[in-house]
Amino acid sequence: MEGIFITFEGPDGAGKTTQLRRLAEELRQMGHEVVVTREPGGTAISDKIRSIILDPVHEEMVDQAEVLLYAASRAQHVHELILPALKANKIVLCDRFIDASIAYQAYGLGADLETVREVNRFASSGLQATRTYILDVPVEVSLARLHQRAAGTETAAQQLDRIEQKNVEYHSRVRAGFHQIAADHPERVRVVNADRSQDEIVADILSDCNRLLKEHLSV
Ligand SMILES: Nc1ncnc2c1ncn2[C@@H]1O[C@H](COP(=O)(O)OP(=O)(O)OP(=O)(O)O)[C@@H](O)[C@H]1O
Ligand SMILES: Cc1cn([C@H]2C[C@H](O)[C@@H](COP(=O)(O)O)O2)c(=O)[nH]c1=O
Repeated sequence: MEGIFITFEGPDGAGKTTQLRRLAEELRQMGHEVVVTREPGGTAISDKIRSIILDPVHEEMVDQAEVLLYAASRAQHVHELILPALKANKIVLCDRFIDASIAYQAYGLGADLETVREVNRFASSGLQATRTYILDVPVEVSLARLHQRAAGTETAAQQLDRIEQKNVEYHSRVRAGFHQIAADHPERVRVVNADRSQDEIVADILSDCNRLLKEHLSV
């Protein structure tokens, strides 16, 4: 038996990281071995690419470079970290994956959808998540959370990055993109209303995840 690959998606500031950490804690208490990781990032090379992509100084970055940099970061992450962890029967919880490239680069920026899919199939050697939770909130709510988080810190790393700084129209296209992804993949994707308390959200995710684990163990 191989491990389980669970991804968290949704607009910036929807609460993905918060929920992913809560789920990891619950699963560890149940005795599961859990690997927590994120994209872009998760390995030394992928993190270096992350800093290039997200640096607000890089205003001149062309769409093609953006698509390929995310995919390059992902290729290293999948082969160096995710696949070995899955082979070792671990549960991998990943903050964003290919759906983010579909929502942000294809639906948000307007990059060709099939090209984005194809480049990412190559980058990930066809790896797909077992389950994806899309945390869904109105754009005004997610952007308000982001600004509140940035205001609460003095470190530059917590300021808004190049993608977060884009306008409301862009973020609205990204959210609509996530809705389309959910409609296209009902077997894999669960849309979670994230405009609620953290406890209510994690309860829903945990209940679905428990069902998923039972199915996986019975195979
Ligand atoms: N259910 C919630 N209600 C209100 N605030 C929340 C909720 N969940 C998370 N937050 C707060 O919103 C901010 C963004 O949360 P978090 O970092 O988890 O989001 P994210 O989706 O991972 O963001 P990013 O896309 O930037 O990685 C944080 O300050 C967090 O404490
Ligand atoms: C994986 C991936 C991410 N993005 C965007 C989404 C966010 O704005 C940043 C990542 O930062 P986070 O705050 O750690 O979520 O990058 C993207 O546009 N395309 C992708 O494939």
